[in-house]
Amino acid sequence: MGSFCGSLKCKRDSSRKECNECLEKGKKIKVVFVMGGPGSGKGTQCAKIVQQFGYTHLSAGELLRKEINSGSENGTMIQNMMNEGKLVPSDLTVRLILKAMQESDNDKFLIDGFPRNEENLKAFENHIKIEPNFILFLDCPEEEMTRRLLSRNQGREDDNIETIRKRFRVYEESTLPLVDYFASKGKVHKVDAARPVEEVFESVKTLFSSTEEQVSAGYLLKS
Ligand SMILES: Nc1ncnc2c1ncn2[C@@H]1O[C@H](COP(=O)(O)OP(=O)(O)O)[C@@H](O)[C@H]1O
Ligand SMILES: Nc1ccn([C@H]2C[C@H](O)[C@@H](COP(=O)(O)OP(=O)(O)O)O2)c(=O)n1
Ligand SMILES: [Mg+2]
Repeated sequence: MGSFCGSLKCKRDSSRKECNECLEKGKKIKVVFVMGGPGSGKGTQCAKIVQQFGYTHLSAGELLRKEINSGSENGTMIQNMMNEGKLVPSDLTVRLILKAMQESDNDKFLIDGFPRNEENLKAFENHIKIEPNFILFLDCPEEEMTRRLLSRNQGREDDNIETIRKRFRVYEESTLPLVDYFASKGKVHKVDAARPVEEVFESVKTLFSSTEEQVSAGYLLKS
């Protein structure tokens, strides 16, 4: 990845980490990470947050599926990893997230299904000069998530019981420790996601209404 001076719209290549001109003119970007197990309702709640609070929703999984469908040279590798319930290399995922941020005119983003492991977080920190301080964590028991995934009906090849079990293991081993790490820094806003959609959203709405202005903002550093 080449370097990039600072603001979303400036594509000027620069060896400097920051470009004063752009930092002055550039927009400050807000990022909220939306974490939770497969089937916890991340996509569903993000769609509602978009309507109510005007964020742009970027689902890491959706961006990867689009990459498969675009016929990219990485498509087969991504598809194989997803079908095994594995996480794809972080640089690739972060590159797709950055591109989507740069293509958007918005200045606030929900990043759904990311970070999922420490490598994801490190790659994000390397390429974006924003330290998210607001993590929405949708907490849901495995049994309920399994029921939802098996009836999701979106034609996803990874929504079969064998792959679901693998995705849960990755979630437990790699993602939950990251939630604990963010929690130790006081950044996690946990919501009981086992309730009906509207009830979950009531809690989410309360959280966003009271803390949205506290969501930290920063600049994209590189692309
Ligand atoms: N609170 C909820 N109660 C029941 N079903 C839900 C709830 N939230 C989402 N769903 C359904 O569960 C499935 C998974 O939700 P989704 O938003 O895709 O989760 P995720 O993005 O976390 O995998 C979808 O079919 C969705 O309609
Ligand atoms: N940060 C991410 C996010 C998703 N992926 C891959 C691996 C995941 O099992 C799939 C599907 O992710 P997605 O967020 O769409 O799945 P759920 O909505 O949680 O059911 O994509 C990844 O490798 N890295
Ligand atoms: Mg999803």
